[in-house]
Amino acid sequence: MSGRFEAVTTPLHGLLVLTRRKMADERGFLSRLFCEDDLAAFGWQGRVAQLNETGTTFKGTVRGMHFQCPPHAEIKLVTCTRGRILDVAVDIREDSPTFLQHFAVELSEDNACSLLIPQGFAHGFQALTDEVRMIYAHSHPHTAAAESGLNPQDPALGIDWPLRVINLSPRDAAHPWLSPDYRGVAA
Ligand SMILES: Cc1cn([C@H]2C[C@H](O)[C@@H](COP(=O)(O)OP(=O)(O)O[C@H]3O[C@H](C)C(=O)[C@H](O)[C@H]3O)O2)c(=O)[nH]c1=O
Repeated sequence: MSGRFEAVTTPLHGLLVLTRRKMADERGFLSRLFCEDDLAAFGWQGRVAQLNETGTTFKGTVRGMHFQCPPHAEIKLVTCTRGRILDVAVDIREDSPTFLQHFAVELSEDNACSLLIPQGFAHGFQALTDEVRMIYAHSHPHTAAAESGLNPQDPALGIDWPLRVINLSPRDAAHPWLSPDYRGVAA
């Protein structure tokens, strides 16, 4: 272990908040956004299939709650490199003792934190500032046919978004609220 990441557990098994250590000098700093050896110790398995960037223009915008269905389920490492967000992961692992519970954490360009999200979670966030930038490492490639999601405003999830929710994509807004017999995904 390089000691470049500090992991803090959450109430949802396997979901971790990672803090990146900044190697500072008189020029500024360097920190690792991803390191295969380090993250393997925190549960990352296999390669980085994709590294994505998103930009979100206006605060209040919510993207989510996204996941890919098995066998295309993915581990995600989510990082905010500009602005501030509230990042949220929902446990949708069938038979999980914390099924449908969620964990929220503020990620920002300043706090050097990332959320390491195992397979079996739906992920979303709300921009708390304008002009947010995010970096996503995905363990599996984007597979449109395997994409699914939960409605971020579904009362069954009980997510208390700090700002009025705006700019949901048509797809995200169209996710139906969960039926009482929703069982989640095989983890
Ligand atoms: C993920 C992905 C998407 N796309 C295409 C599909 C759509 O035409 C367009 C936007 O996709 P989407 O609306 O799913 O993007 P976001 O809502 O920003 O999703 C992102 O934010 C939420 C919170 C997440 O958790 C997702 O993992 C992350 O991708 O990009 C691609 O071409 N490649 C990709 O890897």
